[in-house]
Amino acid sequence: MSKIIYTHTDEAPLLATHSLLPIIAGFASKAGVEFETRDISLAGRIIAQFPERLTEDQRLGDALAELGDLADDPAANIIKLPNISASTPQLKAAIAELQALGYDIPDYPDDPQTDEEKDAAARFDKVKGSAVNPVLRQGNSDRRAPGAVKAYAKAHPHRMGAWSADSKTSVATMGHDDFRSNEQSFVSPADDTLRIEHVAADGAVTVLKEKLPVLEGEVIDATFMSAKALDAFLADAVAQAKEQGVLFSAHLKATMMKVSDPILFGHVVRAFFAPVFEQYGADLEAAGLSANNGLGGIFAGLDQLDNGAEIRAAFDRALAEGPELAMVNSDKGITNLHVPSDVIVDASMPAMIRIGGHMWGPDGSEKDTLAVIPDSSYAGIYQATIDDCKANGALDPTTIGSVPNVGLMAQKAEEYGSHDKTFEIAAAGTVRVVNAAGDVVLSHEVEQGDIWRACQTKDAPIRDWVKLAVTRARLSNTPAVFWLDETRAHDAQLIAKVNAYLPEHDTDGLDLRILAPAAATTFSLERMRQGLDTISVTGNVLRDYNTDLFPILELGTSAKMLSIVPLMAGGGLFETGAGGSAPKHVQQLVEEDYLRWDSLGEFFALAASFEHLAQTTGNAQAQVLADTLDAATATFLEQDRSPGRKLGTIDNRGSHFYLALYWAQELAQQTSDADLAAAFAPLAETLAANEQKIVEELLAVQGKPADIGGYYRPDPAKTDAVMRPSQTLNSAIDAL
Ligand SMILES: NC(=O)C1=CN([C@@H]2O[C@H](COP(=O)(O)OP(=O)(O)OC[C@H]3O[C@@H](n4cnc5c(N)ncnc54)[C@H](OP(=O)(O)O)[C@@H]3O)[C@@H](O)[C@H]2O)C=CC1
Ligand SMILES: O=C(O)CCC(=O)C(=O)O
Ligand SMILES: [Mg+2]
Repeated sequence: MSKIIYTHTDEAPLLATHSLLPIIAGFASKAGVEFETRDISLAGRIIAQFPERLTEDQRLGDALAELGDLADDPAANIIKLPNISASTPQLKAAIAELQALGYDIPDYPDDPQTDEEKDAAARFDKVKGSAVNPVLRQGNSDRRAPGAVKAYAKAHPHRMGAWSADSKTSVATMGHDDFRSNEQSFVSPADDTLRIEHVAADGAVTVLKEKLPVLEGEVIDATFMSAKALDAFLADAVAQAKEQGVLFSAHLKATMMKVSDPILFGHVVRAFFAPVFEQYGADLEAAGLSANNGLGGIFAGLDQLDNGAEIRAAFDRALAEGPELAMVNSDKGITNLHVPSDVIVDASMPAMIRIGGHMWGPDGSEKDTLAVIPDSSYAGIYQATIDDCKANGALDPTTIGSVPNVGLMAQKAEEYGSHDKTFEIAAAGTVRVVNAAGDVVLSHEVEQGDIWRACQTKDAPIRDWVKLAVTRARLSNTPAVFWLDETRAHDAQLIAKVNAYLPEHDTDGLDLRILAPAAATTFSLERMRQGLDTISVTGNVLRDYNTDLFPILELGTSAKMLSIVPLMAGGGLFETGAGGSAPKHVQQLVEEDYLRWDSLGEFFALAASFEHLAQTTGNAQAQVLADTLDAATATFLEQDRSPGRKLGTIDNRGSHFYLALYWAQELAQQTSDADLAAAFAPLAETLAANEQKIVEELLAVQGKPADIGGYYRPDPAKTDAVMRPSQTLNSAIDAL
């Protein structure tokens, strides 16, 4: 039996799994391919941290650790759906839900003091933020829009907002005293063990990190953001938004940058409500209400304070007097500053650009915005896109080319691996990185409150990334641009390595260039407007940003991307789409039994996974599954069977039925494997004969609330019932 691991995650992808997995597992079983699932949901990961407090029945093994080990095994074949990268408010909500279900999980300690609290905090830290992807992603990333998806988008363009030349939307970024400008970088000449320490003004040395093992050729960076400069910048930005009459919005990545960005988010909240924090900051702190967790948590906790009503009035006054704040949900009064994970830069900036440079104001209408992205390392790509749209109008999805991405990601490369080396500085002094021989290799003068961090990028992943870029450029016959800035310390090191490793490959006839990010954006957009494709070859953060930015402009969503991680050990990790877990979709399902999640990303990942299985295990029937699934997906797109957005049209469940129908028909028709053809002929007939009945059964449930028994830990039986409402379809699939 060949084996594929399918992940149980959260929110919309988890709901979709309840409908899709029985179908695909049924199909695969006929080809000797077995699906196993692993629970890496936020709730599952919390449960796995506290076995000693739970009953035998409640306990779950650490599936994430297990998959992390598997990723280093050449036999790995993992399909990874998007999962929640939890901010602190989300983590607390998940804990509360589990406690209500009878799980004896401790409360999240905001300010751990006792040994028990410190132990709980350490366990929760393993679950917080982007805790899954860095463990599984033991390879670099290859993300692109498959040809059929691009063709579909050209034939059925998604809605794009108009751009006007006098749009007042712009990006505000620091450009000095920030992570980009303070960066220092060095390449370790040998295997070594580094130490990070803080030296106070009086010479007292505090070790921040005792042991940081590094390998020969590894790039080590250190940098910091000045808290003082950040606060001055934010005060200016608030004033600027007010003066220009535009919305104020902040765009961070508090999920993946789980240590630094909640701190930055807290600075933004305090800057926007400066008078409130001046007057009541001490009261809020004493009550444990931290700006880092957003306005939502503060408002909810004000009840406990004697002067809570007075503080709330001060917040309301500041909201009325300041610039208008961009909204996440204006009907419910949820602002951009309510929850640090509500506005995530990779998705939020493209969504804003896609609708013509607008966000939603407090009155629910679209307005221009000042998009605040404090650090200037990557903010320039968004300003360059805005400039391009102002000069040339909105991009036209019916004609534009594509920007696929090859991203450096393996072994926690760059900023996304910096969490255990990020520190909010306690006192003025020097932070220095010292090697085993005692030499200071990197050093910064810092002040209290500055955010200092170090990043590591190992040599083997860089080499693999260069190879992947050349391979992709060759296979796609497309120019590739390395988005690297020679004036940035880290990028200068990478440029040297790219120039050293490119000659290891046959690059004859390929168009390979190196451009700084803003220039690369403009270059790629110019080509895009001419209908030409350009591969972006980037570091880890731009991988994340570009694989939402360009797909959202080209396809309306990054959910339709093919997203492959060739694991460096030889296995395959197949991610489904490049977007998130779409919390809005769950709300809609619960309110009106309609799930608009589009599983195209899952379909593409699945085909790639079968193909990989065929190549690595010699299971020829798995290749037939891959080829027929690709053909079925093409028909699915031609016939426009993706979920609609409104009641009365087929949703996610209906789209799975059509995939099953087309796939069964392809399998029944193909001639390369007679056994498979015979096995699927009856199913193809049954599904085709019952199309109308099945669609009616699926549509009949829409329009009333659905009970899935929980948000973070939905009840599996209830969710199955909701996600598999057609008895006719179920019996056909279960008969396989
Ligand atoms: N790989 C991973 O595990 C990732 C996880 N995340 C996590 O996901 C959560 C939410 O992230 P967020 O940045 O808000 O982004 P999402 O991508 O979840 O949501 C943004 C919007 O994208 C559209 N969308 C996304 N996926 C689909 C799909 N399959 N079908 C149809 N539409 C889709 C929806 O737009 P519309 O309203 O137009 O339908 C959705 O409301 C966070 O917890 C985040 O950490 C985020 C990115 C990747
Ligand atoms: O891991 C996460 O939190 C998000 C991942 C993501 O956005 C991406 O890889 O594109
Ligand atoms: Mg992303």
